[in-house]
Amino acid sequence: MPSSKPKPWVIGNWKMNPETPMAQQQLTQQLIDQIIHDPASDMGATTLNLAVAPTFLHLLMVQQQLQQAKSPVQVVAQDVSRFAGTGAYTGDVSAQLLASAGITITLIGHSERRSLYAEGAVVLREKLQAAVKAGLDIVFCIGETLSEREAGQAEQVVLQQIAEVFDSVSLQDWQQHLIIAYEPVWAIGTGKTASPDDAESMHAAIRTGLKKYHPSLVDVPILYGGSVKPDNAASLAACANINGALVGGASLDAGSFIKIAQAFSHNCKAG
Ligand SMILES: O=C[C@H](O)COP(=O)(O)O
Repeated sequence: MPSSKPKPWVIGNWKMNPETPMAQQQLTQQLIDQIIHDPASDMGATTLNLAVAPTFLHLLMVQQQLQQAKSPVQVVAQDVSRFAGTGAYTGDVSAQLLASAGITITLIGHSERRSLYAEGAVVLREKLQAAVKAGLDIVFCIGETLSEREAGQAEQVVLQQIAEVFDSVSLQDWQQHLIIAYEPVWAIGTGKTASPDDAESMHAAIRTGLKKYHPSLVDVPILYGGSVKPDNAASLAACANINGALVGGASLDAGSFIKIAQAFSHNCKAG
């Protein structure tokens, strides 16, 4: 368990959704309205870090809308270039460009980047280095496939995914800028969720693995992702080693996303 209960994170990863700028604005407005109408939840203030990750195309539009409404919801990039600074890298967005636009957090290593774009350790190490160089916080995603789990290799795989990037950034960066998201690949977008017991056991193993690098890393937040929904959020939030959620599909419905956020927020207050 972490040495003290950290403020949980609930991050909605919108992936390549929704379809139009208007739909992005509507979803953002629904979030703003739901939070305003539920002041008791105190979300984003003292009990929860709440964030959404729109496409690069819509990041600044959504950020501006949230800021104008004085919403506590933060904006996260879904990915970042492996290349630092500026230059001839067609199609890329660097960590420095994100930082200069006021985006302070990025996902790295999401399983869809690993599987669809063949991102492995070499690229992920470069992305981590570029992100910390620009001062970004990072949600580093790890997780095993179904065949790896069925072969009894789940724990080994996720610990290896940390090991292969660990020394690409400093211990201080791990202490101050890294969040882990454990997302079993077989649970992403499938409706299958790791049971709270299975998720908790993997989170505990990841925490023990991090502690072996340095005792202070016991406090690195570890989020769970993979078919998190309003009806399973409370049982996941109740687990001692689960410090939040990375939510895909359910984050595209403001009501569902807020219910998930409330589950983590209430659990934090109860703790
Ligand atoms: O980044 C989010 C994860 O891929 C989970 O997606 P999901 O909630 O649709 O399973």
